[in-house]
Amino acid sequence: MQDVSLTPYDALLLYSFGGPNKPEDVVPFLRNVTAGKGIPDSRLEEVGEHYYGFGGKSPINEQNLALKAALEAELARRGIELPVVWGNRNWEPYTKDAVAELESLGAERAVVLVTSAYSSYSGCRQYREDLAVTLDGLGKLGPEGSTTVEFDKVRSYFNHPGFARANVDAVVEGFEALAAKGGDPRAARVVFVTHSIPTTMEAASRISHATYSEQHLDLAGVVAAEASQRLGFDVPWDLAYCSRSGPPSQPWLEPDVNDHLEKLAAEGLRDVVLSPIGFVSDHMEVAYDLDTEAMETAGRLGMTAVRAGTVGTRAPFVQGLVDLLLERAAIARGEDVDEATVGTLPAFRSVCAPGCCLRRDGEPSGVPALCSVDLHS
Ligand SMILES: CC1=C(CCC(=O)O)c2cc3nc(cc4[nH]c(cc5[nH]c(cc1n2)c(C)c5CCC(=O)O)c(CCC(=O)O)c4C)C(CCC(=O)O)=C3C
Ligand SMILES: [Fe+2]
Repeated sequence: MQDVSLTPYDALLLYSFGGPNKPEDVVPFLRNVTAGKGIPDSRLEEVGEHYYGFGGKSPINEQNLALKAALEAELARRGIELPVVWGNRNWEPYTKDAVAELESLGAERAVVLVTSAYSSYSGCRQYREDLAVTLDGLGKLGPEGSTTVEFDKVRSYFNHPGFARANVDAVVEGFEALAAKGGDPRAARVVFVTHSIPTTMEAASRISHATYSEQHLDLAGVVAAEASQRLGFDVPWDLAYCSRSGPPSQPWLEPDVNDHLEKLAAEGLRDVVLSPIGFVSDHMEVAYDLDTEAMETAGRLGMTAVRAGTVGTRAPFVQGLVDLLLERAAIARGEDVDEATVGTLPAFRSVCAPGCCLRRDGEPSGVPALCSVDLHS
């Protein structure tokens, strides 16, 4: 049998965003997400309605449980024994619950997999801060960042072949679905979609190897090229954004997907495949912002539109995640590893650089963050 050791790790923390399970959860969940973020009340009421429209329940928790089960199955298939613990930044089971579970398992060093593929404050540093702040609150964070349970993070995986391959499969299936709906695949355009972020957060994400939007553009190019090859014709594409929040005075990344569909329709485009490459599962931002709102926009514009799947629990994605765990373990053991990537960008750091992914350039967060060269930057 080949070496499939995950030494030095004795547990995996699957670390996600969290979401409400019932109507009573919605307001406290939104308070958790937006504490100190300056999001206007009107936006919170609007987003609350999205959740109430789905019975007060986000699909995200079940999707994370499905991903956890898929990871456990893939680990077992490879003969790797590693307990998987699930925790969230914004809802139960919270980070502190996950830490308690890790301790009850006797874990000393956990490898962390976050459910965000791209590097930015929201997708990377905020998780690392939440871990440090939670441990600090429990009196378990030493001055140099030493902790009772140690945590190492898997690199941002947007440019890992498994994530790319699962997205290519989803886009190709999207074209098949478009044809089945009476659309014309050869006249269609792919609109890749991701979560918008404030332009200040985009600028601060530059300290990794490329900004948040550049990471998406690089992967989108790869996915479109591979999908073109599989389909046998050239697939034109763009990148658009959804789920803008914050006050109107604050600039966020654009174009918004709805505005972009308007523009494409005005140019005569009739067929579109929406591919949410910014998200790993069909959670609320996909279910509402794309499946409800953007699909309504496309319908009003007379377009034939389909929404391609997210990577979810697709085999290439889940297998890729386990490959990434093996890679991270080899790095922790000090071995030379071949960090697989697609596109033009390098493998991102698994130990973040000082100042990596702050909310704003030149504005130290004042909050400690784990999984980086230094605790404070
Ligand atoms: C980059 C990014 C991702 C993608 C990467 C990833 O997937 O992690 C993501 C994912 C998600 N965002 C989610 C939900 C929300 N995000 C909000 C607010 C914000 N998101 C931001 C960024 C991101 N968010 C930012 C910069 C804000 C402004 C506040 C701040 O500076 O932090 C708000 C507040 C209300 C509002 O929408 O304004 C909510 C409710 C859910 C859960 C969905 C569910 O329940 O199924 C998920 C997976
Ligand atoms: Fe968000």
